[in-house]
Amino acid sequence: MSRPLLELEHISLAFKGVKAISDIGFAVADGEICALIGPNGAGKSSLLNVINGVYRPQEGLIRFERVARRHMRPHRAAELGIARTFQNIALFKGMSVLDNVLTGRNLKRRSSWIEQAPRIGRAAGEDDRQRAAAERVIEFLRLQPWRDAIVGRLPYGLQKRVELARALAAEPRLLLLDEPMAGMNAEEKQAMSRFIVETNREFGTTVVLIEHDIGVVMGISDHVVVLDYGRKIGDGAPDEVRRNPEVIAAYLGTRH
Ligand SMILES: Nc1ncnc2c1ncn2[C@@H]1O[C@H](COP(=O)(O)OP(=O)(O)OP(=O)(O)O)[C@@H](O)[C@H]1O
Repeated sequence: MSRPLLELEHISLAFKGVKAISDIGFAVADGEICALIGPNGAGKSSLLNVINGVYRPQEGLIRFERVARRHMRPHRAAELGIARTFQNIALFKGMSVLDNVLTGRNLKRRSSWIEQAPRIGRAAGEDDRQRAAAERVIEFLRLQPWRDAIVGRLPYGLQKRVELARALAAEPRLLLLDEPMAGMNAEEKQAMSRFIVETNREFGTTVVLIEHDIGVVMGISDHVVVLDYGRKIGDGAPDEVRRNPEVIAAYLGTRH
């Protein structure tokens, strides 16, 4: 494996005594696409929430760019280059596509809030730079026809793409995608898969994604981690994981 960007070591998380994640560890190499799969309630979303600081694990360490931490606040994770999309789209539905993508640039603003408020000095030029960066992301994800459309009025598949655009606008090192293809038809899934792969290739963005469609997972991932009841039961290349008897049993339900 090339240099790891993210390493999880012995992560355990419980909610009021109920274990959601039990002693999970794995490494995500810099530049790879890693899929997190497993049956409903396996702990996948909780693990993403541990990585970007929404949940504080009771045990374990998260090593990002070789710095080990028990926990960091979500804002700090974002500053370090960890961006996230959500299972239930979390966009400003009454705002345009462009304005939503611009919110992803917030951490990239260099002028102070004092300069931004009356739009003086550096802030005016800064606005132009932020807008140009947002426009580049919109173009990259082929969202130009909808740049001024109100997000809440767009079809679901396009809203998912706007959410990806907002995350990319932050120029993340690590992109966490929670079911980016949920609820999509085959054509939309194919388009989203292509955008994820293009992002990874073009910008070298490391991706950790949760996905239920095994065909998609096997097609785009370099590495697959399988969770079941909060435990890790598989970890390796897609082909290797596909042959793992414990994974097969979990998916075919022979143990459930
Ligand atoms: N905030 C919370 N409070 C209490 N229990 C929670 C909380 N979040 C998750 N859980 C529990 O932790 C376990 C793991 O849930 P999680 O959502 O991480 O699973 P998942 O693999 O993402 O499932 P799905 O595929 O259905 O989204 C479940 O038993 C869930 O009920």
